[in-house]
Amino acid sequence: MGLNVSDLTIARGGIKVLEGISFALEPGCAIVLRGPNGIGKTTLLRTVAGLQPPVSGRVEAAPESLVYAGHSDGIKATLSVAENLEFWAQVFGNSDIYVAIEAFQLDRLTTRPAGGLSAGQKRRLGLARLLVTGRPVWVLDEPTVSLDAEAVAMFAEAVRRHLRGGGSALIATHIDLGLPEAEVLEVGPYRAKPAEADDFDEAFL
Ligand SMILES: Nc1ncnc2c1ncn2[C@@H]1O[C@H](COP(=O)(O)OP(=O)(O)OP(=O)(O)O)[C@@H](O)[C@H]1O
Repeated sequence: MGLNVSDLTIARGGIKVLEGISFALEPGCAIVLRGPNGIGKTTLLRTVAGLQPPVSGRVEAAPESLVYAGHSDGIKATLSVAENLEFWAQVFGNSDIYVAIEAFQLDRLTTRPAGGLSAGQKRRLGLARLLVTGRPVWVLDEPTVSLDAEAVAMFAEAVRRHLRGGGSALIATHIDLGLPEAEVLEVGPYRAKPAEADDFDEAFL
């Protein structure tokens, strides 16, 4: 099982942003979410990841199958690159960090304190964490921020390998990731209608 989203309505700050959105993410597949700034992509991903409840509708996924990477890299500044990956590997019950180091070309940085990395290097480390989680469903919000073209290609290759291994990915991005196999889901048509005032008459009586 991948991820099933049915008739989902979501809100931010108490205001509905998207409504009636449904999609299925099958193992081995990727969906790229597209839509203008502020439409609700982050809110959708946070809801899918279980970080906030939906207004209505359902998100179904196997228990502990999702991993979410948001805008923050989530790295520990005082730990080295290798220690960061070892930490996350332990949290998720894995031990092999080599695949993650290799996929994001972190081998020459393993002993460096993560706090001293450049923005793009931090982002690569943040994304490398995905590989040590062993979780099949990646939920990623703007994963390529700060990445140069070479690192975007590294990321695309990591996603491709993940899909080949039966994983799946739901990704919000404004750029072309170079993943033509990904299905594109435009969220614009699901923009929530503004709430109708129901006390119009009362206000003028
Ligand atoms: N605390 C809040 N109260 C009310 N509205 C909010 C609050 N926080 C965010 N919003 C609004 O919720 C809407 C959805 O935001 P969200 O971050 O999900 O959009 P997005 O599609 O991810 O945007 P972007 O492409 O810029 O990252 C935006 O219009 C935003 O201004």
